[in-house]
Amino acid sequence: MQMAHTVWNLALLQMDIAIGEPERNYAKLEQMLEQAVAHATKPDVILFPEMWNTGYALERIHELSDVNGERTKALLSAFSRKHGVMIIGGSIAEKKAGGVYNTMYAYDREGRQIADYSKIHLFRLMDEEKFLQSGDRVGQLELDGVPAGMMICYDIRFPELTRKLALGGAQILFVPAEWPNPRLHHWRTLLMARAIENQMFVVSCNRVGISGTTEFFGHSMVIDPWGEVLAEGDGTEQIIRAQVDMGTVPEVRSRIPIFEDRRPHLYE
Ligand SMILES: O=C(O)CCC(=O)C(=O)O
Repeated sequence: MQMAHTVWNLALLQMDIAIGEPERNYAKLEQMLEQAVAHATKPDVILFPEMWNTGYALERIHELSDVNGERTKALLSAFSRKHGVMIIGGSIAEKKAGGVYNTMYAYDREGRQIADYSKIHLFRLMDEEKFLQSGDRVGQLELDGVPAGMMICYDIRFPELTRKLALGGAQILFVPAEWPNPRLHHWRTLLMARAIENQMFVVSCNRVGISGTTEFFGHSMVIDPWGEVLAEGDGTEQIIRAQVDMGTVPEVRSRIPIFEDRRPHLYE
């Protein structure tokens, strides 16, 4: 007998972000969320980009960030409950007692927060480590009972992190980002490698637009466990949609059984 697989429709909100202007960014996000659920194919999971509330306004990040994520959490909880949709809420600048973190939250269809994750690898090229605190645990979660993982932007350069999530059972990885020019080749190659080597779906949402001299190219991607690109954005503000059939994961993993063939005692 054929087993029923979980099939999800995804919507990636590839938005422009106004640096240092949370009000504009919350308004933009709410408008794109409404647009995402108004479509004929209602999404099951919605993903946003990295640091969408403030952008990289690092010099003013203490004053601009969301205190304990309260404003963001209230918005995401109410929206996910109202529309019965799961949300992987990109990431925001979140102010806590220990400082400001680059944090993402996940919500189930009932509006419950089911996970959070703070970026663990801070990106020196953008001075993140001078202004932000790093998280101290990996981003594991379950969506509709399916094990999943989440990480943020620069984190994808650390294959050990994705492998840890995959060994923990993750079948799909969510990656919000603010990944700029001129490293489109790195972005696409690393995302595809993480999908192929871990035989999992990789779903990424990058921002578009220009902040100062930095240009963000979009190209949000949905990649299947065989490395096929199911959807990819261009450089404009848009919602990217794709359908994923989670049955592909066990199919690919049994075809080339890398998890059975590992010899960790030789390289761990
Ligand atoms: O690793 C890169 O090239 C980009 C990373 C980045 O922009 C970030 O983590 O914010």
